[in-house]
Amino acid sequence: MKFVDTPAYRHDVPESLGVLLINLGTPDSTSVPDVRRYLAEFLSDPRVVEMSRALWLPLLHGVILRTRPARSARAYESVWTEDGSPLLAISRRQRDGVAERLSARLGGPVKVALGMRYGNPSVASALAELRAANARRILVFPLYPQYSATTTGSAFDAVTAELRRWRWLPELRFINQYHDDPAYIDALVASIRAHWAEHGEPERLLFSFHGIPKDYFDKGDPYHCLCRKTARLVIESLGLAEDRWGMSFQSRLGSSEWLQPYTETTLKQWGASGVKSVHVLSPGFSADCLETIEEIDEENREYFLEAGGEHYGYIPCLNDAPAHLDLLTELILRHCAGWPGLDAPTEDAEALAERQARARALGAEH
Ligand SMILES: C=CC1=C(C)c2cc3[nH]c(cc4nc(cc5[nH]c(cc1n2)c(C)c5CCC(=O)O)C(CCC(=O)O)=C4C)c(C)c3C=C
Ligand SMILES: [Fe+2]
Ligand SMILES: [Fe+2]
Repeated sequence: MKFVDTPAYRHDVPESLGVLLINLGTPDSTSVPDVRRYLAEFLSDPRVVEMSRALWLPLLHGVILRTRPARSARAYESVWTEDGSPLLAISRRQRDGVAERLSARLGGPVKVALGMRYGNPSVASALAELRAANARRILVFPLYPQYSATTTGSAFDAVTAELRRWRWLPELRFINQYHDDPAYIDALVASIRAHWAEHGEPERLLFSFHGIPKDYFDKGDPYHCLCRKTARLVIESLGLAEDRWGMSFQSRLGSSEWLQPYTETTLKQWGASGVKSVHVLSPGFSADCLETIEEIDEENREYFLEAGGEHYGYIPCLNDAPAHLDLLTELILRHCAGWPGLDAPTEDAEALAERQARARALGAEH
């Protein structure tokens, strides 16, 4: 094992609090080789594709990486912006907004770094930034509200894989999920209400979450239940009747069964059965990306309209909206509570009581 030893933590400069924001990642550009490199890293992750390596790797390198990159590259081209990948551009703004808020709230120095699970900036490079800032306590925050082994679990793997190379480890905390946090639910409800204020209330509201293979759920991945709870809490808070909403899963890959119902099927059925207006949101994504812009805002819009629907609205992710940055900052402060050496960034008793009362009111405490 080759250890990363220098520069090690220093005693002669103040220690800072390190926050590592992790999201999924995106290709460096829309070129086919860059997309292939990204997909190769993504699809080689045993948390993402659990199939035996002996079966999967020949299929991946022999078939999938010869065909899919060109198709994905075309899709990425359709969403690419002046600032590059939407996911990366938004994530950078989230990092900067959270850093600004934390600096204002904390007494001591704080460093917020962004690491992508696949592609760049890597988790290893983000950890190196934190180490250079003398962050001896690090809070790892995967920006996935609903835990899944395929995303949150894999982000954990990326952190621990890099830390295996460090001699002097930081003190670590890890945010596991925030699918039922009152601040998250309230932010989603506010974003829906804001959309309705501008575009009117649709007949139906659809929550579209990224899917996972059904098999992973059967083996114990809690993701499906956490998605349901998010949707239920938002609906209860909106006071929407049962026949006015649905929940579905998008982005299926391959031929095996994934979590159902599929977003595509649901929207086609709704359109065909006479539902005229729909709003769709993807609350499992903390930032808009290929899967929301191209798949939900474009592809699925077509499906619904072609099936007979008349009005289709996409409610954007929380992205870098101030309410979202406030919520991420609150979650970070709460998870750092009690860390010595910092001006304790904990909630006061009043804020804690208020949050617990809100959680009870939402029915989110179990
Ligand atoms: C093959 C299995 C996949 C699983 C399981 C999976 C789970 C999963 N993914 C996200 C979030 C995102 N996925 C994104 C893109 C994307 N996802 C897969 C495959 C699986 N995802 C692929 C191959 C791709 C690449 C694009 C493509 O070729 O279709 C993205 C967007 C990245 C971007 O650059 O914009 C996100 C975000 C979640 C939340 C999740 C399980 C809960
Ligand atoms: Fe995905
Ligand atoms: Fe997709």
